[in-house]
Amino acid sequence: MKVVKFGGSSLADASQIEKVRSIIESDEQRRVVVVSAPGKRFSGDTKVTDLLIALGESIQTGDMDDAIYKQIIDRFRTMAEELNLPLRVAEMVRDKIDEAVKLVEKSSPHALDALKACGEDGSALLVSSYLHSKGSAASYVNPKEAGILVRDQVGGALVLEESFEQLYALRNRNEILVIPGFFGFTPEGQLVTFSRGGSDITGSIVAAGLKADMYENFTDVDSVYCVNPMYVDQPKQLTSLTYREMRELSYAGFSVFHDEALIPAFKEKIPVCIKNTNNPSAPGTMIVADLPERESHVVGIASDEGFLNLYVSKYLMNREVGFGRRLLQILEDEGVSFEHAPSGIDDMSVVLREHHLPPEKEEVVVQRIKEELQVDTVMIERDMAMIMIVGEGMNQTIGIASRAAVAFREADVNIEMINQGSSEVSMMFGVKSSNLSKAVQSLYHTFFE
Ligand SMILES: Nc1ncnc2c1ncn2[C@@H]1O[C@H](COP(=O)(O)OP(=O)(O)O)[C@@H](O)[C@H]1O
Ligand SMILES: N[C@@H](CC(=O)OP(=O)(O)O)C(=O)O
Repeated sequence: MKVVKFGGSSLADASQIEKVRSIIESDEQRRVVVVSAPGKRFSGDTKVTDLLIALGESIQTGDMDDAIYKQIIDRFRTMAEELNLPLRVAEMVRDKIDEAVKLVEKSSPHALDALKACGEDGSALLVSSYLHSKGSAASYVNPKEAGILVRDQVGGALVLEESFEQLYALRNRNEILVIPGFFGFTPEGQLVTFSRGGSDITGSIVAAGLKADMYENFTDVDSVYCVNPMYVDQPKQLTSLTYREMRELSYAGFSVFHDEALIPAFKEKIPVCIKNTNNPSAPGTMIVADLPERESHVVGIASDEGFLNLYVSKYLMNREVGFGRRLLQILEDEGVSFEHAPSGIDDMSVVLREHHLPPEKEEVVVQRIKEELQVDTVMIERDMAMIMIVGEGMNQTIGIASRAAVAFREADVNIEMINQGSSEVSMMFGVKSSNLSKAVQSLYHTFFE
């Protein structure tokens, strides 16, 4: 049995949903389907999830944006009409949106999550009704009914272990099950969404719970490429990757698959295949537990912008027991999470996502570091980008860092920071955002051309 997840680009309009139907019906193993909210139909378009968030925020500021509300309702209505579905399907989607809007108006806790979830919920209603209208036995299954239980963390749910046993019971249902992705329920019945892009996580949880033979993740590219196609035209396609490699690459910027989505599939050793809805006969990329040794030791170069470096120096820092802990404690007290913390003898850098340290928090953090840690320097560098090179064989290969360093030199890019990942399958470089594109291109040239 296969669990199949379709991303927003695969559900953007009625013609995409027709492709989804054909993919599901072409393989009788594809029995459980997880869907995202309708995504972008063209570049410059807005994803339904983003529209729902904007709608929710407008209600919270006391002035509901009617134009956005209409845009959302129209998108679902148009799709339902073009798929020739009975009128009640679009009405059902609208009723659920209206219900969530009321919750936001009443400022109920988790109301924004309930509204965000309407995108996936609407897609699942459309897809299940469409399959049904074309003669397939198919049903909509709400995550509550499926047993997707999560820990309460608004906009960042974490799956609870007991979900997996409950999900297994779905194996007994002899029809195609369509489950909305992106959200689950707390044991008390509260709807909570995963982080953005979280339908990938739902797919993996469902695949693990059902002990599926494969988790297929359908998107809009033929495979995972060794570098984000935004930086390199037609980069090399990856036919296979290990879970560890894909997790590192996703975490560091391969937005094609959510970095948290690998763990459930990995625990059950379920192979994950990334495939293209617009070209389903392409083999895609397989993600598996182990692979025989490969010729190339670097398999991918991931990158992301929007970081800052919090740099702290203090003479004889290395002699001060607990310095690092106290620095990180200040961040923890202020609710700021960090990504990396490379350190030297007398200095330490903490790399953060810029949005985790807005200016008002920055002031408090810097002040506390000065006063409580009595440092010589505390400095914040913004507009940083991180580049990660990844590959299982890297730790036994001499010369990877030196080849990378040459690539940076050839691109005339200064390396602001280097960190060898503790997992030893990755190496991270910090550069100024303005240098990101040329640095990635030079690394691609060095390792893949
Ligand atoms: N290394 C990569 N390989 C393939 N796609 C990538 C990579 N890095 C970023 N992407 C982007 O990820 C996109 C697919 O992910 P996403 O937009 O989340 O799709 P979906 O709508 O299916 O959820 C691709 O269109 C591509 O632009
Ligand atoms: N719709 C949600 C969840 C998701 O997974 O979407 P997509 O599959 O389009 O990345 C989001 O935009 O965050």
